[in-house]
Amino acid sequence: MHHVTRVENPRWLNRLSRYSNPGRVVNVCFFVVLLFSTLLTWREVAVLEDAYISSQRNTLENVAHEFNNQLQINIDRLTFYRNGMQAALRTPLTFEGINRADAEFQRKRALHQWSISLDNRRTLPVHGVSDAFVDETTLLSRDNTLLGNELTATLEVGYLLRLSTTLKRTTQQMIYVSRAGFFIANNPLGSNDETVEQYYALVTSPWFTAHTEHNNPQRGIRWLSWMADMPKGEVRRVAVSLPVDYEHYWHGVLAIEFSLAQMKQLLTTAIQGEAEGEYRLYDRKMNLLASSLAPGTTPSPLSAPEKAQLAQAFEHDDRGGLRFTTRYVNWEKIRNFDGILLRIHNLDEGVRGDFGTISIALGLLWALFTSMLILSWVVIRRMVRNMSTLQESLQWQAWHDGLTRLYNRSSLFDLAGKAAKQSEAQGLSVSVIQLDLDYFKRINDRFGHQAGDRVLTHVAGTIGAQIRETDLAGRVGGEEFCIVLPGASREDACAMAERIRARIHSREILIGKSATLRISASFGVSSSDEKGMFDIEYLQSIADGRLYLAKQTGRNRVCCQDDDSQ
Ligand SMILES: Nc1nc2c(ncn2[C@@H]2O[C@H](COP(=O)(O)OP(=O)(O)OP(=O)(O)O)[C@@H](O)[C@H]2O)c(=O)[nH]1
Repeated sequence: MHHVTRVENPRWLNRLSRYSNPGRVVNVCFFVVLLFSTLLTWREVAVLEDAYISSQRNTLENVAHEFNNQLQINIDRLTFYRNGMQAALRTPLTFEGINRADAEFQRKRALHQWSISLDNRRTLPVHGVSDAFVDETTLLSRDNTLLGNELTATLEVGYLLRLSTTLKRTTQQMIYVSRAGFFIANNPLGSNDETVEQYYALVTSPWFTAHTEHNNPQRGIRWLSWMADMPKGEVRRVAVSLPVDYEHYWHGVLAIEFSLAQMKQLLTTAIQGEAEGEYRLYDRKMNLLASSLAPGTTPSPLSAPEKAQLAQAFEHDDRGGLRFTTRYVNWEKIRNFDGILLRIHNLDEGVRGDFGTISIALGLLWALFTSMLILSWVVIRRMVRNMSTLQESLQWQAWHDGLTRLYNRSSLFDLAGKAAKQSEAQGLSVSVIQLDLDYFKRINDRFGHQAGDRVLTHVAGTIGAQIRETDLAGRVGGEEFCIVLPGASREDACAMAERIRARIHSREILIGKSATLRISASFGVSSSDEKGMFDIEYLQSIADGRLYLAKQTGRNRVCCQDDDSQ
C-alpha cells in the first residue's frame, strides 16, 4: 500500500499564496511598472517644462535689459539737457547775439504770439505767447528773476537739440516748455500761426502737469502714455519728461515724445532678431504700446480677465509667468519705464519648439512602452491562466481514477488516514466498506472490455449518489472499491453497504444497443468500533477479509463480521 507523500510548505508561504494567486501577482507587478513609468515620464516632462520656462524667462530678461538700455539713452539725454539748462541759468552766456535775443523778447513779450530766431542753422527758434496769456493761468508765471537767463538757456538747449537732431538723426520730438510762456522743439509742432494753440496744448499735456510741485515732489523722471489730440485724430503717444528747477524755482519741463511707431522701433532694437514668441509693451494701465509682430499683423488682444490676472500679478512681483488657455505669458516690469514687457507664446509655437518636440517624443515613447507592457501583460496573464488550469488538471489526475472519477488508491488512503485521525481525536468512530463486483470477468468476456468499463462507471455513480459529502470513495483495484465513512458506526456502515448493494442489484444496465445486464457486488464492512483501531490499512484488511467471506458465502451480500452466520 502506497501513501501519497506531499511536501508541506512553510506556514507563511501558504498564507501568502492564499492571498496572492499568480494572476494577482502578475497584475500587481504590471500595475507597479506602469505606475512608475508614468510617474517617471511625467516627472521628466515637468523638469523639461521648468527648464523651458526658465530659458523663456532668461530670453525675456535679456530683451527687457536691452529695452531698458534704449530707454536709458533717452533719460540720459533729458538729464544732460536739464543739466545744461541749469548750468546756463547759473552762468549765462554773454555773447552779443544772445543778449540781443533778450532785448527782442522784451520787445515782443506783450504780443499775442511771437518767435525769436537767432541763427536757424545753429539753434532753434523760440516760440512764445503774450504776458496776458501767462497772467491768465496760475500754473504759468513770468515773474521769475532769472527770466532773461532762462531765455538764453533755452536757446542754448535749442543748440543742443538741433545738434542731436542733425548729428544723430533723432526723430523723436524733443521739447522744452517754459512756465514763462515760451517753448522750443526740435521738430516744428505745426504752423507758426498757431503758437498759442501749441503752447496751450503743451502746458495742458499730462507730461507737463505731472511736474507741478504737488504732482512730482521728488522732481524725478516721469514716463507717461496718453491719448493725444493730433491733427489726424486721437493717437496714443508716450513721453519721458523731467522738470527743470533752479534754486527751488520750477522753470519748465523738458520732454521727449514718442509715437507708437517709435516705441516699436525701440522694442525691435531691443529684441535683436530674437525670433521666437511675440513681445509686447504695455503701460501701467494695460494699454498696448508696441508689439514685435511684423507691421500689418494685428496682435490678438488680451481679454479683460487675462489683463486683470496680469495686473494682479504685477502688484506682487517684478516678473513672472502666467498660463492662459492657448498661450503662455512671461512678463517683466521695465525698470526705467512705467509699464511692463510681455512675451507671449502660443501653444502651437510651444509644440513646434524644442520643448514641444521632446515632450511629444517622450509621450510617444511612453505610449509605446505602455502598449508593449499591456500586450505582454495580456500574454503573461494568459500563460499564467493556462499554467494554473494545467496544474489543476494534473493535480486532479494525480488524485483521481480517470475512469470512475473516484479517488485512486493512494489518495484515498492518504485522505482516509487523515480523516481517521480526526475522528479519533473527536471521539468518533470510522468505518470502512470494501466492495467487489461479482463475476466481473464474465462481463468482460461476454460483452467486451468497454462494456466492463461502462459497468464500473455505473457502479461508481451509484456509490457517489449514496455517500455523504464527508465520506470518501475510491477505486482500489480493477473492480474493487473502498468507501471510508468518518463518524459512522459499524451499523451505519452496514446499512449504507446494504443500501448500495440493493441499488446496484436493482437496476438493469444497458450494454450495447439492446442488451441489458443486472449485476451484483459483495461487501465487507469493518469499523473502529470493534477494537478501537483507527488505522485505515488495518480496517481495510479486516473489511477485505469480510468481503472474501461474502464471496465465499454466495456473493451479492454484505458481510459485517468475521464469523458471519447468514
Ligand atoms: N473492463 C475492465 N475490466 C477490468 C478492469 N480492471 C480489471 N478488470 C477485469 O476484472 C476482472 C476481475 O476478475 P476476477 O478477479 O477473476 O474476479 P471476478 O470475475 O469478478 O470474480 P469474483 O470476484 O470472484 O466474483 C479481470 O478479468 C480483469 O481483467 C478495468 O478497468 N476494466
